Amino acid sequence: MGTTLAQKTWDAHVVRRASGGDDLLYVDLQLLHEVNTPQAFDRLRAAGRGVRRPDLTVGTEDHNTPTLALDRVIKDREGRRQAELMRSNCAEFGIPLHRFGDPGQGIVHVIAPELGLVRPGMTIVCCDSHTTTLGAFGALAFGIGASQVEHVLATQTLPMRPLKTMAVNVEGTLPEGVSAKDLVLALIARIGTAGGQGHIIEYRGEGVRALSMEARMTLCNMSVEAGSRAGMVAPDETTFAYLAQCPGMPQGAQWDSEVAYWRSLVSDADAHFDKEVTLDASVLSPYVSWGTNPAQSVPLDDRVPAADGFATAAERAAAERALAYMDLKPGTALRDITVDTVFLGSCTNSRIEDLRAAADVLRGRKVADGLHMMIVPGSARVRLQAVEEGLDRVFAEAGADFRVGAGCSMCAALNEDRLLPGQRAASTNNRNFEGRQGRGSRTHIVSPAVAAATAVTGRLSSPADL
Ligand SMILES: CC(C)[C@@](O)(CC(=O)O)C(=O)O
Ligand code: SF4
Repeated sequence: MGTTLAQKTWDAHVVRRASGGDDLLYVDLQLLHEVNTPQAFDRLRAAGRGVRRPDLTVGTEDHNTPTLALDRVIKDREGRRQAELMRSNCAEFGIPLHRFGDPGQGIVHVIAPELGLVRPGMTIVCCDSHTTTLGAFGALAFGIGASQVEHVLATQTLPMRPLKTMAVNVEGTLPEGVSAKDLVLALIARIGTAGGQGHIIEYRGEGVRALSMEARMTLCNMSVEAGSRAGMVAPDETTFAYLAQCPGMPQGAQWDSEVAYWRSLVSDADAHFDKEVTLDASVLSPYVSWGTNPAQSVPLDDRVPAADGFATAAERAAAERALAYMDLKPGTALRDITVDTVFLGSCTNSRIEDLRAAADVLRGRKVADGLHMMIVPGSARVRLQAVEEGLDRVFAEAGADFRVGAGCSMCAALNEDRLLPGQRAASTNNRNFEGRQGRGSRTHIVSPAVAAATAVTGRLSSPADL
């Protein structure tokens, strides 16, 4: 029987196989940010160990960084402490760090491909669950905890129990105006937040092949919201064309031989997946979340569901609680929900294509009176590119607040950018649990195009409504 892309990548990295236990995997790249790492460095130091491969380790500052100005200090004491520790730890162990204000700085999952650090077939880990984003390149990329970070720092290997595989087959292609964000929300609404648990998802089929690399990153980013450990897309011509533009790629004959290897990174025709789901992309429309997890999402054309319509007692209880927290009445048309804030950003949707999608909607239009639309670029490079393309002017003319500093910002509200209790936002991020964007905040997860259209009308809307 054939093997899957995930198995091939896994097998190519096994240093020591333990039947029934953990395999020891070689790690090609470890990424770090300031939040979950101080502990790992403390323990490394206490054990008298060094970093085995600082050259395969890269850090950035993203979660706590301000967005209003590049010379602004981090106000929050804990955030500032984390950033200071990140700088001293990286300096002590010789790890390259993209500091706030540097041209390569940004959200860890956004900068890694930009800097040419990601290639098909790699194993990539980071102290952050949305590392799944990088699976878009056909890499096996996943989040790890602090003790695992320490293990990888010390040894460049990681003990891991083999995972199951799951195929998500996307038939047909997305209609105009429907994005990868809508696709992944539809998937999670269908399989649930635990639908991929214990699995590595491989996204396959015509609908995935037709997606750009940035859209594939959006898709893989939210794999973790379906409970899966990683999400992957087999590399193809789209991948190679994107990589050819990235810095530091091999040239000439070496490039050709790399591409030849990357082409072998596909699941065999007779490969067995432990689980399979099939979705028809051609019938999808924009999706929005109404509740407090991404599975609580419906098409924008729908209404807020009633709790008693759910199949299980647990789902009914979760819906009841979500409706109360979100202050929504069952039967309300999604399009009748008004928001006071729109956030375009996060590792799900803060890349240049996301900003372009929003600018296309905002061009010649105005943000609704009294509504705050905040746009935070995923990286310093994304911001630069947006300015080069004149998107900053489009945003300014529309009355949107395009921030200078790149980072996670209001996605997790670990910097100064947060919603006030009771505020309601349409956000392009990936998580909408209680208090995610600030204590008492209410989040509707949307695509960039829906975010921009919502900013114009003040109600959940798609560009087709304008
Ligand atoms: C650190 C935190 C805010 C995090 O980035 C962590 C994570 O995804 O692992 C998140 O998005 O929840
Ligand atoms: S942008 Fe949001 S989801 Fe992504 S790493 Fe930052 S806090 Fe986590």
